[in-house]
Amino acid sequence: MSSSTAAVASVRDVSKTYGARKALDGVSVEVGAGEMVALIGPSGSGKSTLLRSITGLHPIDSGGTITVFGEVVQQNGRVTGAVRRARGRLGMIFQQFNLVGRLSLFSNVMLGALGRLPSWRGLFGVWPGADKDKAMAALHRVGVSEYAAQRANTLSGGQQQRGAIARALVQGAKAILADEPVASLDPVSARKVMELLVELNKRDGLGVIVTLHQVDYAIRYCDRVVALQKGKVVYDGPSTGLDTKRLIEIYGPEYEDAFWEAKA
Ligand SMILES: Nc1ncnc2c1ncn2[C@@H]1O[C@H](COP(=O)(O)OP(=O)(O)OP(=O)(O)O)[C@@H](O)[C@H]1O
Repeated sequence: MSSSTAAVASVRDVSKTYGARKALDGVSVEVGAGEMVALIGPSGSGKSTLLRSITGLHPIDSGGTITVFGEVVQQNGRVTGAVRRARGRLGMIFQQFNLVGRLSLFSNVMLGALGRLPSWRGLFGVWPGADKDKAMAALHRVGVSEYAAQRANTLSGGQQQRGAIARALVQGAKAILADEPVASLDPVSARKVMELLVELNKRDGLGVIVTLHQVDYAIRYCDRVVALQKGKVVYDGPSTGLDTKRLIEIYGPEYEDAFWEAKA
């Protein structure tokens, strides 16, 4: 199977133990190429641990297997050599944007190309023209090209997050793994970032796995939802299937607290 048609991630019987606590407990889930899936669940249910396990940042317990675009990245409690290639194909987006504040937005986006460049070029700001064009095209694509020369720490949260997505595009990511990408944003910026992820998914065919605290955003922007509770998958299906009964099963009786904007 070619990497373009293989599943973004295939997670089979994965557990992750910290001391006496099971952050993930027998999780199996597959996200197909071109799918957009929301990962929801109460605080501490294992959402970030699952994303980080897929990228090989957290070695999982022995017994489970994780493949990314058809290549095994974790097996027998070990992260395999294929993880580097997998990381190149997965663009990671974080709540706190993870841009270098004192560098321009443009330089930050160029860092996405660093994996393919000799390090002295990056250090001295000598970028090949084709990469520069690619970076500007990516900034344009996410709607922040007019801020290219501005230092990242002077940009709004929404602009920084869109810059982080541009960096993932320049990196050549085939899928985006976003860990609470809108948690630090105001609702207007949050909606724009979610709409951008949807557009990259629908128009460019990028797979998207996004953890969200806000159930309303999961329902509005993602066709499929995977819900975790205490490290186990308690729901995997269409977001339209998240009725009140399901939400109480996932979040308990205070489930309305998991809605960001007013519940219709
Ligand atoms: N490095 C670590 N060491 C010890 N325990 C950890 C570590 N990372 C996560 N945990 C524990 O694993 C469980 C799952 O944490 P995780 O961050 O994956 O949850 P989450 O669903 O992403 O939570 P939140 O929505 O609050 O970000 C929690 O009980 C957490 O305390």
